[in-house]
Amino acid sequence: MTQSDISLHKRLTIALVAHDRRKVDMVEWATYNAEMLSKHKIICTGTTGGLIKDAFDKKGIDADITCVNSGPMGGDAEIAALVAQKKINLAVFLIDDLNAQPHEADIQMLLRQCRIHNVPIACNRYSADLMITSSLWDNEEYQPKEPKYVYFHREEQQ
Ligand SMILES: O=C(CO)COP(=O)(O)O
Repeated sequence: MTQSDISLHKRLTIALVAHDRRKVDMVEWATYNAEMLSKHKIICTGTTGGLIKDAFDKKGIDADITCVNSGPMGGDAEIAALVAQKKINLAVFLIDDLNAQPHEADIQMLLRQCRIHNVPIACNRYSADLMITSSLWDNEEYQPKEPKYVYFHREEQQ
């Protein structure tokens, strides 16, 4: 079975973001999943989106890709705002964990908003593959549980 055999019925809005030294991985991942991604709405930070568009053009794949600003210029913040507005279903964020970024605050904002708003976020390709092929997207009975921010009282568990 190939990735393109696993097609979701639900149309998702997927955010794709990668730091410079993770862009090779992102373009490879997106190209591998190009047919599947072309069925969804894609939102990218500027440079990541431009590279994915070029890769899809080379494969003759037409996809709905919107680019916001480049990450250091506010792109992560724009995507975080879309997450807070419940406009993103899934995010793939390939972070350069080996080098400091000038916009670390915005990176943390995007990660935090995904956690708060219960948006699945994959930070490596394996997670991205698992998330994008999950049958839960099309399961009408499945209701994601929102995160609870409460104290754990041991005595109540007995
Ligand atoms: O910096 C980024 C994510 O934090 C990515 O931005 P670009 O896709 O514009 O390089």
